[in-house]
Amino acid sequence: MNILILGYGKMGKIISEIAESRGHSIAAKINIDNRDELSALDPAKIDVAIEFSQPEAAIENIKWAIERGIPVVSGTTGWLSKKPEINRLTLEKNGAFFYASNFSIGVNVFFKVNEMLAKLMNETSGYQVSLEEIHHTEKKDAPSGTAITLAQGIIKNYQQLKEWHLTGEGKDSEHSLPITAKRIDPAPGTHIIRYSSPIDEIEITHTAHSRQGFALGAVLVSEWIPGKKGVLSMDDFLSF
Ligand SMILES: NC(=O)c1ccc[n+]([C@@H]2O[C@H](COP(=O)([O-])OP(=O)(O)OC[C@H]3O[C@@H](n4cnc5c(N)ncnc54)[C@H](O)[C@@H]3O)[C@@H](O)[C@H]2O)c1
Ligand SMILES: O=C(O)C1=N[C@H](C(=O)O)CCC1
Repeated sequence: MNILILGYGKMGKIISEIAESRGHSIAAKINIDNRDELSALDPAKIDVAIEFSQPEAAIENIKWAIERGIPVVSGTTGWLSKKPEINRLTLEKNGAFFYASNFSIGVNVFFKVNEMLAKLMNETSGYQVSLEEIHHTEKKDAPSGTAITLAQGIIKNYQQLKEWHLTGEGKDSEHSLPITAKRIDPAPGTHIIRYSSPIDEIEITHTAHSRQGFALGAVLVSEWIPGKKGVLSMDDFLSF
């Protein structure tokens, strides 16, 4: 496949290496300072664009590709309030847009475990629920996209909670899930969910040891997406 890399930072670099090691070629590696190279590309020769840039750049990158008929696999976090606009554009252009807050297969297993645990804990009383995420200090958004997906999985299954808030932002209530975001180098991504009571504590943790899992997941989805149409997610890609 011929892959366009939109956002050649920490993730874009690892994705390019993995893609090349799997026999794919890279049409271009686009960053904030070489966007003019986009105008020289022939969209018909690009099979998929992989977009890992920055919250404020994602929408422009994704629109550029969807408008040219290129399927997009995006992992950029922190821009999701604008996703409905991209969903509409994808359907209008009969394109393909795939988004995941986390492409790691292990994290997607963890998402399911989180939902199952919330369902079980919903039948109990006396527990305080909290979520903690730890990432490197270059991360631009908080809480992480993964933490937001985990919070949504808890809120959907645990009746007492109706919303989430970032700790320190003054929204404390028994109906709001507190998320603590810590920034400590070189953490690639750790997520912890705790149910605490005076009697005991239940805790589940996912720890990424590197960015390899995120990058490999994005390449695997890119290999799967050609020929697919519509607004797609990990639920379409995974069989569990
Ligand atoms: N979904 C996942 O599995 C997953 C995993 C890791 C990171 N992420 C997310 O991916 C994004 C990138 O992470 P990173 O660690 O590679 O960040 P990074 O800061 O290392 O790289 C971002 C790159 O985007 C480039 N960029 C900025 N504006 C651009 C524009 N207009 N056009 C093209 N490129 C532009 C920058 O030059 C930079 O090189 C973040 O939002 C992060 O949260 C998602
Ligand atoms: O390094 C990052 O930035 C990460 N971003 C994603 C998120 O916000 O959940 C995935 C984990 C790493």
